[in-house]
Amino acid sequence: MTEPYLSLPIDDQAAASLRDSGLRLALVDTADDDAFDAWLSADARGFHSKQPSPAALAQQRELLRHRRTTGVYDDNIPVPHSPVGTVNSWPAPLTVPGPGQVDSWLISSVTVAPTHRRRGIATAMLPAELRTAVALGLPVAALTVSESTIYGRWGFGPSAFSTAWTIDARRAGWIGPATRGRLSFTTAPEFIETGRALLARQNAAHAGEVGLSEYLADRTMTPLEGAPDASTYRIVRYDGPDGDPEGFVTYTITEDDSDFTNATLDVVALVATTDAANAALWRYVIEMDLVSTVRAHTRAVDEPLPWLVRDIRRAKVTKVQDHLWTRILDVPAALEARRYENAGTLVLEVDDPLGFADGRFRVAAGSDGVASVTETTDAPDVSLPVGALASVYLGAPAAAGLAAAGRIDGDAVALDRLFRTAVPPRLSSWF
Ligand SMILES: CC(=O)SCCNC(=O)CCNC(=O)[C@H](O)C(C)(C)COP(=O)(O)OP(=O)(O)OC[C@H]1O[C@@H](n2cnc3c(N)ncnc32)[C@H](O)[C@@H]1OP(=O)(O)O
Repeated sequence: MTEPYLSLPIDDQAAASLRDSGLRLALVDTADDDAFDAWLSADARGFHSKQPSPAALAQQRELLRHRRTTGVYDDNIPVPHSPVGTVNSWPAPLTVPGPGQVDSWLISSVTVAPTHRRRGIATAMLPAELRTAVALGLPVAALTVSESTIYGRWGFGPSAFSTAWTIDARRAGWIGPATRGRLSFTTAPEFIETGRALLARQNAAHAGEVGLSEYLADRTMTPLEGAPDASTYRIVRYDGPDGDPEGFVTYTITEDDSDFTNATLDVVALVATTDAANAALWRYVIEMDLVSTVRAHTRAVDEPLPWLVRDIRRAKVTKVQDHLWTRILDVPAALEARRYENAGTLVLEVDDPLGFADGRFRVAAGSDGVASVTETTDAPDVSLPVGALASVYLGAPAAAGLAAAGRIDGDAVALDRLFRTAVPPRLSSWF
């Protein structure tokens, strides 16, 4: 049976506005190899990636078939079957404070051909995706972004930040806990099911993480067809003292031809369902012989690594960056899905120029952390645009900064007290 999100008709409003510009919006039949290959090639071109090989296209057709795949076509160009705009999307659980989960609409592969940019194609596609999410009853949309300047205009706000690290492995010095479980090499074919289960368990426990499709999960263990470092992936699993799998690290090592002791280890993914696994896997990569530098990315902003090494300055954060962007479409459903660490009541006036989340809402959180969210005509305590609501939604400490920037009015301290969580949200993958 076809999933409703795959069979839902194309958005009329976007189709009409594109038609006025001589363009055609269409769902791609992912069972039609030629049409899907043309879309996948246009997507790669849009991100300046190399043209996928036939083997890479075959793999992507298989792995991305589950996504709703949309193209914008210019029937007046010499190669009209190659889309000039691409986007795909699919439903997935987003972990919210509690932890709980809210069904979300994940959006990816937003590209417009350089030949057709700045003519309003993205302006037609993005609101269409939001209306599709609403039609499916999904209260939140989410994406990870190439540029942070693009999505605010459609009501998205940065909701979780990530960090990148460079560690001077020789001088950092391990002072974290001793490893009590067992480390061992594995391979993607033998570990993939266990790895997927570990990712699902890890991601369900942390606000900001999303449920990963097999395509996204498997990339943490095995590179996609055509990736240059396909033969260099190593996977080490960590099993706790009782033998249960608790995490894994996938990494590559680049040698320095002039100095055997100066290799660089890049962490592809470090997945841990327990603090012990996180510590053991960090220790493993930091203490690797012949490696002088360890690099890792998309880690949490509260990554405990600095507390696990003797010389805190040898574990450097090289980047802190907005990572997960969310878009709230249904305020009561989104806000009731999460839990609150402090009881309290606030009336929020939400401004949404696109009209999805506009309104005034009373958020009343009890001492059990459960909130009821209802429309009200009472005077607001806080007035804010929908993108700012997204920035506090998952618990990030954003309220004071948004108030300082004049982007929220009213009692920002009360907003912070109600929405902020002790553990900040995080997202450890790209989608
Ligand atoms: C979730 C993801 O997939 S993230 C990936 C996003 N895609 C990329 O980075 C690939 C390269 N870039 C592109 O393909 C295109 O430039 C897109 C998709 C970002 C924009 O597509 P376009 O059709 O050119 O955008 P459109 O013409 O609708 O412009 C909409 C508005 O966004 C602005 N805008 C578009 N791109 C950018 C940008 N990169 N940075 C800042 N503003 C931008 C436009 O100026 C316009 O502003 P206005 O409404 O104030 O006039």
